[in-house]
Amino acid sequence: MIEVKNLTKVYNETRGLFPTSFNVDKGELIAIVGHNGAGKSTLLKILSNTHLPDSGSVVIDGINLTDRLAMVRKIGFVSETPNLYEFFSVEYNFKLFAKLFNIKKGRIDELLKEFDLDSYRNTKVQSLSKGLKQRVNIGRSILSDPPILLFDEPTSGLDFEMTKEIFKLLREFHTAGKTILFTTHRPEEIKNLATRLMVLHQGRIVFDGSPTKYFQSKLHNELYLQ
Ligand SMILES: Nc1ncnc2c1ncn2[C@@H]1O[C@H](COP(=O)(O)OP(=O)(O)OP(=O)(O)O)[C@@H](O)[C@H]1O
Repeated sequence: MIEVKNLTKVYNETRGLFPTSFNVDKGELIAIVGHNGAGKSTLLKILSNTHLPDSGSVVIDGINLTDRLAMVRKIGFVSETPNLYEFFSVEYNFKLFAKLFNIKKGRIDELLKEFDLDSYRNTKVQSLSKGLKQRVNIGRSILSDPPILLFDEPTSGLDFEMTKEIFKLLREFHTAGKTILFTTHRPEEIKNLATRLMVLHQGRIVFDGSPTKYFQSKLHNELYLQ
């Protein structure tokens, strides 16, 4: 479904993402793990068309990622900082994005219910808790029902309960057939969630396989426990 070939984005000659290649099949739920500065956000920003790579290509279902019009409905991106209008209500935020994608009103009501946000419909985003804001942010990203979802640190700064809630959502999207890539600092948390784990270290993929294999390897120990 996604073919990434020699993707490169280099900042100041030593940082960023160095030639990276991998394929993603439909329905995979991939956790991209790595320390601060490993290149996780850079990779997701390129995949979401937010940043352009220096070189390399991304092809999704035979279409090049640079075809923005074709891609806009294929990919939902949840950046680390919520991409919302804080002074507007939850519903109005959804309406603004729905207009962009020409989405019918019924879909907004459906999402408000699905995300337990109905009672916050008229609440301004700025007065919501971090966890609720993240739910709105995620709701916004799936308004157009894209088949591919990218989440950059979706549980960053959230407590245990909220983290569980976000992981539950990811699981539900996965069950519904979405292809998902998300980043995290904490591999232990996604042991039972991800179908595949990629470890980025200093801009390079140093592991790509099942979470079970990763935890059986020495890598986790070397990267996180020493
Ligand atoms: N716009 C930029 N200009 C210069 N350097 C950058 C820029 N964006 C990222 N970098 C550098 O590239 C490297 C990879 O950054 P990136 O944000 O992709 O890492 P990350 O794994 O997402 O880290 P974090 O977990 O802290 O978000 C880091 O060393 C970062 O400082």
